[in-house]
Amino acid sequence: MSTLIKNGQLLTNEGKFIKRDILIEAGKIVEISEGITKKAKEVIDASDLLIAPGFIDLHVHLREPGGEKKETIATGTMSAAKGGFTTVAAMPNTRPVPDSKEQLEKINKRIEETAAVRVLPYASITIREIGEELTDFAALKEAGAFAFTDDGVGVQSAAMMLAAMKKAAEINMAIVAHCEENTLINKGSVHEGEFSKKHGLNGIPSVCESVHIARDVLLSEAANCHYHVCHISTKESVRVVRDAKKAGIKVTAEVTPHHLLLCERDIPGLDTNYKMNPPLRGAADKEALIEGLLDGTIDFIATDHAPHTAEEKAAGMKLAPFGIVGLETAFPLLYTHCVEKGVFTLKQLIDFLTIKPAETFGLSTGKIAVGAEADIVLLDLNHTEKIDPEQFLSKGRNTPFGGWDCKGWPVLTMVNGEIAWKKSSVTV
Ligand SMILES: NC(=O)N[C@@H](CC(=O)O)C(=O)O
Ligand SMILES: [Zn+2]
Ligand SMILES: [Zn+2]
Repeated sequence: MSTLIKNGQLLTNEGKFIKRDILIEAGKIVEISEGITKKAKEVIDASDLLIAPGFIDLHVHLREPGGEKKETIATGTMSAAKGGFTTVAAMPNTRPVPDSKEQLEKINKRIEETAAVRVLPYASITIREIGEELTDFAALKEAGAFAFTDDGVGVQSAAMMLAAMKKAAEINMAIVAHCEENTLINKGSVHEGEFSKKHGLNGIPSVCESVHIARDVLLSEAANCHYHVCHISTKESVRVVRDAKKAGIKVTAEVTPHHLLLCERDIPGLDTNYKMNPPLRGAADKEALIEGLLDGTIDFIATDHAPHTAEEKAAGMKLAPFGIVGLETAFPLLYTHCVEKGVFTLKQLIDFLTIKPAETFGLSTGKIAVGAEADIVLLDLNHTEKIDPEQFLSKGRNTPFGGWDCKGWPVLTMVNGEIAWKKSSVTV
């Protein structure tokens, strides 16, 4: 099977557009040059489209097994493909939890049978994610675990976290942490700040997150383990990670599009599409996250795609589950509201979604180069369209970004040389 992408725009390291053709054979990029004349089975006209490496999202909730009303591996990965993502890492807060070789193997089988893009499955740190007993890391690594995390809850015991980090370090695997100190959650549903006060809601204070990160960077120093912070959200957390990096500790961090784009002041009222964990913080936190991303304290962007049903989200601010979907809106939102507004460059945005996560976790994908896997997205940077949750391929409709005008919509997504999704108007 061979594919020729004709007349696309490639972005150079200097951020310039250059017109190129790309020839793909047997899933790999074999030639990148101007005016390739070789015949190919499939020809894709990429005139006026940006050719970027397929995006990598190392934090998504696909919900299968156990949460199929919210999402499945099939719908979640179709949603990923439509959003331009060619690799996603699936969080283990499913029912059952992938906390044994057997459970992980079942998930791998479902991925093989139904996934539209590459899926890297996380295994849990503790059995059933209840923080009482470590899983068998070596067996889970052998069964294909990408890394270990109890995302959805924080690991409460420092002793448990230290033991996990020591074990992970022994087998050269990362601990990926949802940072939340249960004794500080305060039964909150939003950030403890202006919005919680105004609406008389319990708030989750910033220190609920930052205290865990501070504890964990010291534990990871002691264990010499790669420690990765999920969905970092506060200015204090950014400072702790910055200082830890300066001290030479192997810590990395991700930030979500919604924490870069919104703060508590943007919550219009008691709308559960603005309820997620960690919550939207203060304006100064949002600024610190942008600064942290720009100075390298924060390594990359991940969506924390967290679909829930409309019924669940209708339960009101106090009772509705935390989480919003993100795969189909991440790039258009960040392109329109960060790149076009000069917060960061297009090159930086693409790096935050491709080579940065790849390098952080040693993946071979995330770049366009001869010999590399043909994981590619074609993007239309000119056409403006409103975000319409009813058009999502995800089962989730829970987004605060419905109705936002965006440019930068994916047009075609290719995984390993095969088209995973394309806009219906594109002919091949
Ligand atoms: N982020 C969320 O608000 N929710 C996530 C859990 C998590 O990422 O901690 C979920 O699984 O719904
Ligand atoms: Zn989490
Ligand atoms: Zn999550």
